Amino acid sequence: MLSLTVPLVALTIVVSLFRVYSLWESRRAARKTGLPYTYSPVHELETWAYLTNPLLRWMYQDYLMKGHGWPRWARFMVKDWMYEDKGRAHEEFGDVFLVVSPAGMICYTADAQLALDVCTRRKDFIKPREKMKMIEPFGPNVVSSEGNLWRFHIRITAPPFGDAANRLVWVETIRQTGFLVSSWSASESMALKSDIYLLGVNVMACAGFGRRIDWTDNSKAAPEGHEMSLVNAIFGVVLYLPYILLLPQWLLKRSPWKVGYTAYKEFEQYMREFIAVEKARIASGSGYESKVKGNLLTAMLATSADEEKNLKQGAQRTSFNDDEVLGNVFMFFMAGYDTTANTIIFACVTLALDEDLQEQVIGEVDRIFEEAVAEGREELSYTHDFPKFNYMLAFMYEVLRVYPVVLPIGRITPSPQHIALSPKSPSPTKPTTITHILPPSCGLIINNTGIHYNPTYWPSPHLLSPSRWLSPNPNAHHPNTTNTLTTPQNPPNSPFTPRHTRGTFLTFSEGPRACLGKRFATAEFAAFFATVLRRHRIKLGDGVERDEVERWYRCCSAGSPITLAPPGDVVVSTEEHIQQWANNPPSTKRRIENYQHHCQPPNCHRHVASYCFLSFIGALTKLREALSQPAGDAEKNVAIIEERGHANAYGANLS
Ligand code: HEM
Repeated sequence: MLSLTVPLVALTIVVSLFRVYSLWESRRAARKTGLPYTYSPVHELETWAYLTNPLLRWMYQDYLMKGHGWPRWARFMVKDWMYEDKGRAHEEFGDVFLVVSPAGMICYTADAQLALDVCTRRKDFIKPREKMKMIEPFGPNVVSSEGNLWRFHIRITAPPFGDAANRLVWVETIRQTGFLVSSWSASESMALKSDIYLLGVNVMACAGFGRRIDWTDNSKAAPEGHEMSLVNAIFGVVLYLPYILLLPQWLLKRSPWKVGYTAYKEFEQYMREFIAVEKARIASGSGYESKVKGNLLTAMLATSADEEKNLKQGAQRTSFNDDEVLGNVFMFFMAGYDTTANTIIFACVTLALDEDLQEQVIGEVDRIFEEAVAEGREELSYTHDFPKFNYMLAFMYEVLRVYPVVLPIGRITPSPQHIALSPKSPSPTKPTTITHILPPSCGLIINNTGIHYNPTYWPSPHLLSPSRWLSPNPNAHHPNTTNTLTTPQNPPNSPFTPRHTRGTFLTFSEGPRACLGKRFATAEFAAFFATVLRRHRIKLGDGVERDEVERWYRCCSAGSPITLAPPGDVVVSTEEHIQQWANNPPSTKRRIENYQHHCQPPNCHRHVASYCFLSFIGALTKLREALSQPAGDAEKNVAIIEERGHANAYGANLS
């Protein structure tokens, strides 16, 4: 025993000394930049965070429900702490600041101009290679690659995202949502998350690789030559992705998560079969048309085949091999399924919580259906009807502002990089910008939540109000003033055009690495809600506490394994409605009163109980309390929240 203790103690001392030295070095580098900085013993991107992240999330679950974010000492040790923090760190340290830790330093920005700058300077701020390796279970892809490799990938992956793909998404979403609505109408209440995830997988299976899945038990049976059905393989990969990415295959196979390994292998086998079928179709000269026209896999193979045909002798290869096709199809799936499904879940909960807002969306759906029927169409079409959804997309953008499903956009500096910031208090005698230089290998995180909750960019940022997106200047629009639905800038049926200042809404990112699937996702969103709300209204299930749900969704998340995940499932139900687009839609003011009414502080015995529960980890809890914010800060928090005009929602029970 003693023989083991000595080397262990020695190792601990060496590691600790090394970390102290590294912290000192990082601090020196931070000082040189001239930016404000703070310390953290562990930062969210380092390996230790795999430990601190779940531990702190578990410890502070109930604390977070109070609505004042993470305790200061803990926040930077939590992966994607930004959602719960809602920009508080930036109020404290400034729009741009550094977090210094023994593992290096990270620059966080909630400054829209810098965020935009980072997104557009593709070569100056690159994706961190070691993190990108994590999203390559099937090899490099358009999301994970950089430089010339990215140029090679984007050339073949961008063309498939045309209108044929969006049309397919539209039609398949309507079909899948039809199944869902039937199943919802047949039951008293249903769990939202599982149904929406299944719908998302089914839509992606069709639009991603041309496989139509029905909501029948048959789809769960494994076909010959397979151990799992396609749906189960997909779900297995999604569910066990962290283990698939983190563990070597030989270990995964022998671990308690070996079903993840089987799913991974099965998914690969399915994809290789699909690729072989589609390639044979292309080679046979029967045209590039798959049975499911517009799917991304076939379109990508077709683009790749064209590249091969046009390749000049001696030139470098520009077409994909099977591994590259597989890597990208998988990535389309990952990039598209989770993001869109979570957006739909957040939107469903929002509608269930805000009846008036739901009436506005239903009103638009009714009107567009009426027009379609008058023109002889039974179903809405992508070409004719999707462009008419104005309020619907304003609603989607507002959901994405309040629940930014892609929380951070992370980059690293390959070499020293200058950043230019505008001074907070400009004066004619001072320069208009101040330049700072970030050292090489400095992490840079665009804090989307920080930007979206910054009152300089979004007045009353905590208020979820689609109307701001329909105003001529969304960044200056106060949701509690005028109803802008009928301003001349947004006549009904005109395509939705967001007019925000660039950089203030980066949920889809901007610049050369912006989302390829933006229109794909908006088409899925609109088709889903148009189908559900045509005849139904979404309600919270019986006995579900409205205040608790709102507080839960606004104050907590399940972290962001891939994208911001809702903190848990909510039971909802549907009720039929008759078409009732009143000429007099509810006013914005009424919606706000309604919102504030819903946000009364909940009673706090739940928190007392949870604090009692937490006390069983005795010493840990004491440490936590000692290091948490002092009481005075809670009062400050109330003041800040009140200043935001949001006391009812999260502030009132802090004292
Ligand atoms: C609400 C839905 C979605 C959101 C919020 C979203 C957001 C984003 C963001 C922020 C990025 C940039 C990430 C970065 O640079 O670090 C991105 C990239 C990307 N997205 Fe999306 N996305 C959504 C849906 C989709 C869908 C449906 C697909 C495909 C089916 C897709 C495919 C991609 C791809 C391929 C990239 C990589 C582009 C590149 O690096 O060149 N996304 N997305």
